[in-house]
Amino acid sequence: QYAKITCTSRYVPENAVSNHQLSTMMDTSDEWISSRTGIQSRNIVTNENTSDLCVRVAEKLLEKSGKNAEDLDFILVATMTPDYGTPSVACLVQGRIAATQAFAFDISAACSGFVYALSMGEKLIRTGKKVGMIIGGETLSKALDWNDRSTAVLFGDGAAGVLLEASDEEHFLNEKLQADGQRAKSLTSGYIENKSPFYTGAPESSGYLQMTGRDIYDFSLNDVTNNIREIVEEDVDYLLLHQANKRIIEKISKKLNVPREKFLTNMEHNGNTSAASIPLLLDESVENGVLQLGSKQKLVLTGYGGGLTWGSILLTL
Ligand SMILES: O=C(O)C1CCN(c2ccc(-c3cc(CO)ccc3Cl)cn2)CC1
Repeated sequence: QYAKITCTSRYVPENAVSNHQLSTMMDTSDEWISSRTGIQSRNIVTNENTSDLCVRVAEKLLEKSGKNAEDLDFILVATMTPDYGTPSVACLVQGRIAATQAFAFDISAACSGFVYALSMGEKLIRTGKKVGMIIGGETLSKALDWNDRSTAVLFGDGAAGVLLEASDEEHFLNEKLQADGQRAKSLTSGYIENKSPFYTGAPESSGYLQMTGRDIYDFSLNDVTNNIREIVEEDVDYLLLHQANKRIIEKISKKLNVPREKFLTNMEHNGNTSAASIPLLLDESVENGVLQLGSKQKLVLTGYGGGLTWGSILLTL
């Protein structure tokens, strides 16, 4: 049996924060942010954690699909901002929706997390599982140094996901998942200090999200473009890349010589939501009719970011 995406949903916190609002909090401007990143606003939690956002997505997937929570065989959550080290966000979601038959775990692959998790979910279906949930969810706002204008203006909170079900039609056509731990320090977040009385080592990083923007930019232009080139086929309808930066997407479309209008974008109103960015874009595009489940539209989903990790999946809806 094959795997098929049968439902999509999303949830973002209602607190929308505009570039202008940020310009009253730190030394930045709407002009700088929107011209350099394409971001105009982002949603920031005021009293929710990552599990709360993911529970809303899970509840909407059940409601939209008519599935019962007990039907679920597994729940995978891709996140770099979990509520706890343990229990996983996936287990918190499993408990809140009472999906008592589902096993559940988180996947840590930063902005490639959703693509990694979708690939793993597809293998679970191909080896016999019937129904699973794949959710990307983040509350990056808790990982940011809100005095560092170079990162605080880039990221947003949100969650979105899909239902994956067994099908006799083949929808997952190709994939290539990659990593490079030798460039791990280019993007770090959430370092946990050891405070035991026996520990003599010095903390090697702050807990805040830190990135060497230039290195990540170059990585995205080079390694990621090569990865997509290996996966893309002539008649791809749309490419849904991790929504990190509008200029990067424009540069990748030029390097690939693939028309810019095939690259869907929504960073304008979400900011960079790491593992949530691709499923947010997928659900918004289904809701606005650009994409239709069951239409056989051919998509490439590409994540890239911390780890370093990157990866693409070629699939039909
Ligand atoms: O000066 C400028 O133009 C600045 C230069 C620095 N910028 C960056 C740099 C890197 C990223 C980024 C982040 C991730 C992690 O999700 C993945 C992929 C990318 Cl390309 C996003 N923005 C903002 C505009």
